[in-house]
Amino acid sequence: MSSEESAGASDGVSRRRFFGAGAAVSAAGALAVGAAGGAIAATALRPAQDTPTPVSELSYPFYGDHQAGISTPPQDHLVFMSFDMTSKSATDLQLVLAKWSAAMAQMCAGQTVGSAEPAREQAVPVDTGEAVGMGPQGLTLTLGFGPSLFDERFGLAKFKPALLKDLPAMAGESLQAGYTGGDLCIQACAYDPQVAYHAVRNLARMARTQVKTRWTVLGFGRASAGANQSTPRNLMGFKDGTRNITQAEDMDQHVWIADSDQDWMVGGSYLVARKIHMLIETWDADQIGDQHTVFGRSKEEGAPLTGKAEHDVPDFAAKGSDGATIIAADSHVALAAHENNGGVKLLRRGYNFTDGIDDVGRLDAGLFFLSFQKDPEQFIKLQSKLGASDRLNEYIRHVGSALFAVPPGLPEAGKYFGQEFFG
Ligand SMILES: C=CC1=C(C)c2cc3[nH]c(cc4nc(cc5[nH]c(cc1n2)c(C)c5CCC(=O)O)C(CCC(=O)O)=C4C)c(C)c3C=C
Ligand SMILES: [Fe+2]
Repeated sequence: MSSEESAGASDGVSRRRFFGAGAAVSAAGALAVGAAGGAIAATALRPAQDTPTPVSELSYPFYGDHQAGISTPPQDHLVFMSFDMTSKSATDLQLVLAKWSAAMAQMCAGQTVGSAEPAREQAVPVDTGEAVGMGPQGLTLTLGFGPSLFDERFGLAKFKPALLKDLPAMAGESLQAGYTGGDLCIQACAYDPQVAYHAVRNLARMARTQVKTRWTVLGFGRASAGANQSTPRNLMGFKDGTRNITQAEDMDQHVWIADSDQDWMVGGSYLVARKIHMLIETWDADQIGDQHTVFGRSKEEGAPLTGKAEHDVPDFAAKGSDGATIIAADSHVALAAHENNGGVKLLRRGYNFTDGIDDVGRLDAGLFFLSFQKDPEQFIKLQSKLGASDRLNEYIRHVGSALFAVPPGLPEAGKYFGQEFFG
């Protein structure tokens, strides 16, 4: 999909067609509007319809300039899985990537990967079957390569992009090895959690003699907004994603790689994954005034403290009668805003997560922060500042971390991710 198409949710023609077709813009319809807007964008010039497409029937093209699941509107559910190769054979890696590429295309089109019910009674089903009849559900599958994939095992060192290296240690981290790193990753997003889970499960299953799961996160309630989507809330109750990247120009400037020491990365991006645990009980006991100060925004409306409405532009210089800036300099948004970081932006595409309760009965939940950027330094610059002095740090701990090189989209059926590595 080209940048122009991916940003097409803001394309006047597509939107006029959609809204002109009588879509109900109601609270219940908001999901369908956001989702269908994205799907229209994804398929560029779908004919006008009398009724909105049900989310179960939405599908995003798998083949295109960029992988889907980056600039496409965030769906409601996520299954993220990081994998390690257990085989040290380059041929096995090639086989995994070829099999995955074909299967990813099939599942994103709402198809099974082989038969779920073979005719022969003695045959074992190829597809596990739990997504049969559910439709594509807007499934996107996005593949990434971790820095470790380019170590000595597969002879791929010469294909390693210079920017693909483990993120440096940063303040405020309590990283656990069990949520960190990986040779490969799959980000599966869909409007139905079972469809996303089915996809990752079947990819893992078909490569079970070559790869093993390293860690996984199940995400719900997207915590970021794409073009034409209402802003969702994170588990701290604040709108998250208000000032996210949505426009094609921003994607080109901040997300898509145009130049790289590795030709195979052109059209791709870098994915940062951070599992961020929230100290929810502590946050829930905090006064609303302090919660506002922590983020620099109001809770219900999500407006900057210098404005009234969610999308008012924050004024980081405005001062109150006490002479202090109204948005505290160490608030989350003041530290992260592009105005205060030399213009640096990144595309946030995170999800809320919960792992139940911890070993002392506290809620084990937080934000699975996912960001796409053309250079990992964009994330490092922001997180170094946030980790050092963000007021939010009292209530969060970064427990997992990984960086992946996300190759561009595949041009057509028959091609596979990483094909360039195998000459
Ligand atoms: C390094 C990048 C970032 C991390 C890590 C991060 C964690 C994190 N954020 C929230 C909640 C909110 N973040 C908001 C804005 C915001 N956050 C980042 C970056 C990181 N956040 C940026 C670049 C921005 C935009 C700043 C701006 O331009 O104003 C907001 C406000 C609403 C919004 O614009 O999205 C909230 C709320 C949590 C809870 C969290 C870790 C758990
Ligand atoms: Fe943030």
